[in-house]
Amino acid sequence: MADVVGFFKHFHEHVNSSLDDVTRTNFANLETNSKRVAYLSGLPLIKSYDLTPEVAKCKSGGEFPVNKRLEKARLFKDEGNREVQRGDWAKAMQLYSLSLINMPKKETEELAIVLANRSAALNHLEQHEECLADIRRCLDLGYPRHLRYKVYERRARCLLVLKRNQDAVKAFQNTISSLDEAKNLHQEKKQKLLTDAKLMLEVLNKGLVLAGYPKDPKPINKIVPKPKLPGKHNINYPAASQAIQIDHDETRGRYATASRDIQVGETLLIEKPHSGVLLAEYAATHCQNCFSKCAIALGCPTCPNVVFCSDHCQEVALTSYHAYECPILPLIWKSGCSITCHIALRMITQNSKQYFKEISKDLDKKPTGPYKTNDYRNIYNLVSHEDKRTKQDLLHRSHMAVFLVKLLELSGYFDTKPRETLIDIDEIKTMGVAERHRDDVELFGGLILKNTQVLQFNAHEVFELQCSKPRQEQNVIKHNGDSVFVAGAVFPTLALFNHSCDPSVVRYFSGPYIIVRSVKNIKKGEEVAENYGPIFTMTSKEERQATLKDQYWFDCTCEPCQQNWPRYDQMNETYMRFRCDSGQPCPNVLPVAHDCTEFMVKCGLCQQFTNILKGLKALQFKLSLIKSPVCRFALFPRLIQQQHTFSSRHHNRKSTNNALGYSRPLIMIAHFISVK
Ligand SMILES: C[S@@+](CC[C@H](N)C(=O)[O-])C[C@H]1O[C@@H](n2cnc3c(N)ncnc32)[C@H](O)[C@@H]1O
Repeated sequence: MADVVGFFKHFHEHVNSSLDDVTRTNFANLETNSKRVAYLSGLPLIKSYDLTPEVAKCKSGGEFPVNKRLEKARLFKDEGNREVQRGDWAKAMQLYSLSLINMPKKETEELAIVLANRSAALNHLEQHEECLADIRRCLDLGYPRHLRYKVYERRARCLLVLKRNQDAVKAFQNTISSLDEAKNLHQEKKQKLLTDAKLMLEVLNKGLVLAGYPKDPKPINKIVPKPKLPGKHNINYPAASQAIQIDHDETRGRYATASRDIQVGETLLIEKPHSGVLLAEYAATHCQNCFSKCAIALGCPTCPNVVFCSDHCQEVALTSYHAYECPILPLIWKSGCSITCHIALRMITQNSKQYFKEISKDLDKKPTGPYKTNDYRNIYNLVSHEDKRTKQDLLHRSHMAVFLVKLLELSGYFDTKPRETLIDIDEIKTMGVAERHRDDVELFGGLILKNTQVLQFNAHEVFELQCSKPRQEQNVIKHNGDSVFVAGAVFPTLALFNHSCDPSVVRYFSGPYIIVRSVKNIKKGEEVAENYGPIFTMTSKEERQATLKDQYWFDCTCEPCQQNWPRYDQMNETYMRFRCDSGQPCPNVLPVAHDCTEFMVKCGLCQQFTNILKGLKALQFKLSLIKSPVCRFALFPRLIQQQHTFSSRHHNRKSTNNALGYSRPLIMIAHFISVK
């Protein structure tokens, strides 16, 4: 969705320029998020704002409405068939997937035929489990009886490859019985298939008798397993290791510390997002639910806008957020709203209206018991700095909340009944919400407004490492990777970690899971800090402080900021640096040439002498750790420099910074780490 402006901007500017002073003052005097959105949503100015023509004339963000189209689906199917003739099974498989995604759900027979075609492509590509899955799907959809012998025979062959001989026997039996219904099949061909199947049955049955009917191996589960935290969990924060505890103080709020000595390379946290949203530009290639690239895409039965990587992801989405977002997704994309605003909405659509009604009375109380990732109350209680916000900021966010509430109404969420059809452009009408939904506007408008504030400080970017084929050069295999921002998400436990310009952890992703590991040895009681973007090796103290103040609203007092550590490009390999350790409180750093023979060095600032032997010993110890690649990573700033390159590359992306985009410019670096 890069460079999308969208129709929301126009709405926002229109409201901003039309509000009179009295209305602004009234708004400024409102004390809760619910009242802010309800007040704004009830203004005649909003109620009469006609969205339909705005959507109709908006050129950016793709089409609206976007329906499945039979002609398009047939074109893809025919192209797929042509690729089969050419023997390009991979291309055929992709084209059949596109056909399935675009095929209206009422065309069950044609859907079943394309699934059967795709199963043939998958069989040729030796994707046997996937081939079996498509065969199951096509039979469930009522694949024509006179053609069933084909898919039963294919199923039998796949099962043979997978050594599931008992299942293969059943499939060959089905092949034989379905040949009776193969009315259009040439008699000669029918006879051959029958003879082959009977022969296979005989061989298989003999083999099974001889082997004493061994159990078939279980189907191969290709779903990437959930990464596991080694060792014990923290009982109060189950996503974190027992090595982490969460402390609190007045100025810094909550922050993570080490409850024991932590070694470099330890896994400290594994967490699934509470909510996450894939960027629009990856909607056709990446799973809407887990963000991984879809090799064999499954679609949504109703819309052609999203894909899923597995039955599991499809089911999760269709039975929760996508049930409501399905008709409004193209509107979200066309509006130009940021990924953060979409997450603010997803935080609602992924749970039922009933759930929010039940928890709404206790939202301001911190929940007792373990801090759970899926508990909305934990998200609600993350830092939002509401008390420090300007009225203009709240007003701007409320405009967005008014729009998102309107989308919720259109989606059927307020009536707890997902729509069965997509939205027609004339149905959108004005930004006003029906009077009977007044309470819903108050509750959900308030929550969405809160969500956008929370996400400003607590959302992370999700990255995918894209690697080109490794190149081999003079006995060395070179791996090139590029870290690409694909989704935004909020990880409630990780959101409790504060920032340092010299972080003690890095993070990377496995599917939707974020994995956090230490990049230095951390002593018991020391803070375990992550990095919000600016890192001392690359960015000057002034710039770091300004960025953190501007985006996260705090003054950084980490060691590199307090001691003004040099940037990487300011470091010189011909001399070392030692802190002035003259016994006086002196902030100076002493440059010492690497061939210096003295060990008492005079400080240019306090004029006292420092014994550098202690520092040299510490350096020697650190160098001895270099055996481990993780330690190398931690010690050599050039690697950390790469970390910053990723961070800054994505930092100013339009898609996160357009309407209300305050996503956290975070990084994904630890792909470089390989711990033996
Ligand atoms: C993602 S939250 C971190 C957890 C937060 N401290 C809490 O209590 O939930 C980000 C916010 O924490 C605070 N913060 C983060 N790092 C900080 C630091 N190094 N010094 C002071 N405050 C910090 C700022 O208020 C910032 O907006």
